[in-house]
Amino acid sequence: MTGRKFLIGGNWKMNGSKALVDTLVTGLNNATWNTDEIEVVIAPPAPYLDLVRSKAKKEVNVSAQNIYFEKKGAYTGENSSEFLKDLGINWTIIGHSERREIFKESDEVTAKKVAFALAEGLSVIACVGEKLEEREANQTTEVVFRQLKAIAAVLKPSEWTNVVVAYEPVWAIGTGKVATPQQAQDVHHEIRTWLAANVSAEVAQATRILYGGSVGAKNSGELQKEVDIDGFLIGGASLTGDFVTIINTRASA
Ligand SMILES: O=C(CO)COP(=O)(O)O
Repeated sequence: MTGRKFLIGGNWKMNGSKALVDTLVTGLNNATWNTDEIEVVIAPPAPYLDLVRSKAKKEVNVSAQNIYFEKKGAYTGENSSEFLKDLGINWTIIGHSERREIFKESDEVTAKKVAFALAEGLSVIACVGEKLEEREANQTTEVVFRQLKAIAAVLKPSEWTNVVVAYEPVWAIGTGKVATPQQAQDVHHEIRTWLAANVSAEVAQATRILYGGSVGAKNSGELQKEVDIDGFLIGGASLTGDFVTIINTRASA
């Protein structure tokens, strides 16, 4: 037993509709799991956050997919921690590879957002992960450590309590190419070792490290057996009945 509560996260990305909210939330509301052992967090698109929060039972945590590092003002198109708190939402994803790649968010901007979200009282799923060419050049840990270092540089050790790290190798996202349990475990172990050396042994032991990248009902059972895999961040499969199947697979493990 690791003592870390398994976290199953669903990142809907830019997908959804009122009808899909109804289907997915109804599915989750009808599912049951032991909240001492499993934490469920879903991240719908910002315009649906309020609807999801109002429909979902309290055992379902709701998360934003991103926020800005200012509370309000002339930042057209951005989302604020204040909006989230107003809606009763206390999680956000930060630094997803799609933010880093498509929207050119640097390690420093990502770190600033993580620190801001924590200061605002939100819990954060902070994403890290290497691209295919970086893995092929044996730079996986170098890249992941660089991303972690930027975050650790702006956090007090005590703030890690509200941080969950998601390791999402970019080559496995949306590609159907899932990392093998061993590949994922190896990087998760490296991340935990890095946290022990650079933050503290306590933080390394307590911090949950999620795997993300083509997780589905067919592979979650094998991945969850790995000792350093403390949950999943699920994209495509979180938009289907697979998400509840993954929760059930964990609940019956
Ligand atoms: O990016 C992801 C979750 O944040 C993973 O997406 P897929 O599960 O669709 O590969």
